[in-house]
Amino acid sequence: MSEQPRRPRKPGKPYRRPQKDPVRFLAFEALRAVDERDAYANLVLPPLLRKAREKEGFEARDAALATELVYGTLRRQGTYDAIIAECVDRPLREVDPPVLDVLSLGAHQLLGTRIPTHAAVSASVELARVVLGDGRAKFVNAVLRKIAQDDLDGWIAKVAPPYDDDPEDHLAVVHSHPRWVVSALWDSLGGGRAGIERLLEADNERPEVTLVARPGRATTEELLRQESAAPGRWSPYAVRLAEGGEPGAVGAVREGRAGVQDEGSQLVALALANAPLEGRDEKWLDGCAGPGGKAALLAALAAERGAMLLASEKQPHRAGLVAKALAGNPGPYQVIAADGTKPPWKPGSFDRVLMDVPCTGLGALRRRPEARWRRRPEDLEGFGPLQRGLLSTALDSVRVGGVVGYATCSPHLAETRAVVEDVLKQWPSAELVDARPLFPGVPELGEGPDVQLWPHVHGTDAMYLAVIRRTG
Ligand SMILES: C[S@@+](CC[C@H](N)C(=O)[O-])C[C@H]1O[C@@H](n2cnc3c(N)ncnc32)[C@H](O)[C@@H]1O
Repeated sequence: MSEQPRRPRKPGKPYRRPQKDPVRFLAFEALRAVDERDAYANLVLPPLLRKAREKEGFEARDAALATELVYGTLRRQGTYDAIIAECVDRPLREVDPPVLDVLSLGAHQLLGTRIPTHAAVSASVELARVVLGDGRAKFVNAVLRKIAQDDLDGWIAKVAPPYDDDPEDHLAVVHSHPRWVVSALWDSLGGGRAGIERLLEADNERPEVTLVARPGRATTEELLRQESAAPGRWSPYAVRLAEGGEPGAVGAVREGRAGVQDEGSQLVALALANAPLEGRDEKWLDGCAGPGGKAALLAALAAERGAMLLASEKQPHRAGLVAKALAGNPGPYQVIAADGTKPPWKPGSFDRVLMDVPCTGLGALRRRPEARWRRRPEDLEGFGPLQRGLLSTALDSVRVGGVVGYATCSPHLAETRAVVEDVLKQWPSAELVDARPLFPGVPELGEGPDVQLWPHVHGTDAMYLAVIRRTG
């Protein structure tokens, strides 16, 4: 009897070591740091990218992709969470955070970039094999294949509640903002659906890098010699860098004669500097100066007028940053570390005072992709008394006839108008000045007397400024 040939054994797939893709791996590391250590993406990324450039030969396009993956994933986290929740069989809070990070990174590649589907899935599964192990990589594969069955619009139609049922919840999912933030922004912006949608969309865009040519120290002409630099929209000192523009490559920035500063911040400092004043104009105060962006512009403007700036900041290490930002200023200035609610200076000492108070930062969500998820409505309760205290100090510190600028990088009404109204009730000898003429050429400034800038209208952070004159 001839031996039956044995059925050939089905060859098992040979084990293949997972391949580490340095771009995805770096993006994952950054997301873990943001998640685990409450790190800020804009602080975590640069050193990781530097290391990757030196050790892994990262090129500019690798760095651009890694940055896009981290920022995009963080910005769109609310939308992606809603989609991932549809594709897993348990509540999201029961999915391990590192697994969720890999899934979110994969979802962003599938739904928020032009990376082809097969590449997005295979790169994410490979990343999962490296950082989570083969077992959990299978789970990642299964979830991402479900996500890949539709595009972003299709998913949003499935997971967002209809606008007519719950407008704020709908916008929260579609534009990836916490519901309370949608609500607060809408209260401040007013108007109908179109405006708030444009604002939320603008929050999800990558902001341009804007430079400031510090007057008397650098000129916009000098900065405009940079490749693909364009003049600012509103500030005479602003120059915008096209995407990929590296401020560190600009000599004037390295030398501190120019800096990186959103145009909204420049406009606020300029408005305070140009607010009409009768009589003496010699002593200026920036009472919340760290890290020193506005102080550097104010100090340069003060120097042009023969005035001096006192830049005060509570946190000593931030006061150090202010000192660095002001170094080389052509006119007199002083930097001190002091609590603005217990000022060491005498009342009525200053002609102009800026109080750019600590706030929720809801006006700068474009720059801090993780901030919207970290902030809580309760934070407002913490900031409220401090903001009122600092504005009171500002009014106490300015001489009769002098001007105070109360600024926030949040448009939340509890941090803007409510603070100003409350404090002015205690200060009958102070009056609001119409701030709008102090923003020459800037359109759509509302009904005044205060000014609220908006990313979708002005292309700036949502800076707020109220200008107040001490009358007695
Ligand atoms: C919005 S930031 C100011 C930004 C700054 N004006 C700029 O343009 O670079 C608010 C600053 O106020 C500081 N701060 C917080 N509490 C303070 C206090 N009680 N007195 C003075 N400064 C304080 C914070 O440390 C922070 O640096």
